[in-house]
Amino acid sequence: MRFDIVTLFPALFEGYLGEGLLNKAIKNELVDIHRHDLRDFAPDSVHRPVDDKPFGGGPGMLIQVEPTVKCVEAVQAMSPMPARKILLTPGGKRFDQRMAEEFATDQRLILLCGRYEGFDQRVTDIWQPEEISIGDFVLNGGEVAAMVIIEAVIRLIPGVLGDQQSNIDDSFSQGNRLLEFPQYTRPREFRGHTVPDVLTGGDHGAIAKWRAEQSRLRTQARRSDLLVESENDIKNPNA
Ligand SMILES: COC(=O)COc1cccc(COC(=O)c2cn[nH]c2)c1
Repeated sequence: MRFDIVTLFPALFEGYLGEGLLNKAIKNELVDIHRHDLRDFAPDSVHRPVDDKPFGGGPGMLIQVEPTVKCVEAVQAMSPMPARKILLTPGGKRFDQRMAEEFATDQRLILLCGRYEGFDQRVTDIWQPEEISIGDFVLNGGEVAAMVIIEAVIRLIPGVLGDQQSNIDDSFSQGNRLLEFPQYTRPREFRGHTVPDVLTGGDHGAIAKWRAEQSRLRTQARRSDLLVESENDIKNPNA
């Protein structure tokens, strides 16, 4: 899978691309990540400005349409692979695990990262990206949001995670609408906190039952909204 990241701060991704899961996926050629500096497409190649004041007044600066459209079109042309075009923005459609599973089936994602007060509206009108949000908050730029999407997607690519089972049991994966049950490992007792006996008893039926109940209780306590959704799914499976 190929990712193209369009940003004013390509250096922000250096540490991220060099570490752990992503580095292994790149080394194993399961993932191919390219960074593109918007400033390389600035009309003035000396000072390379790509932002300007908003028409009609207002605070801050906007990223101009010309360098942005020229950049994303040049990036698109770098590979014949059809790409899903994504613009990270607080005002976008909320990203979730189902979207991650959908994106993981694409050959290529182009991620456009905003800064300042955002892009000139004509970037959206001309390039027509999907506008995606990772949550109801405002970051200084789309780069961190892009990393969130890259990480959530690449871990679903077969071969990236060592043990595929680990992501099947994850909360939210494969349509699962319940939070994950509590997990324990050695030692069996620490400062008076012991591992639940059922988990060390070897009765796999009892363990599965206990885990299902713990997931339900945890979901009820922390995310009762998910329980309503999952009950609706059961009542109206074709909804
Ligand atoms: C049309 O959209 C734009 O112009 C995007 O512009 C901006 C402006 C400032 C910051 C960002 C970064 O995205 C987020 O803050 C974000 C994404 N998800 N949740 C928060 C993007």
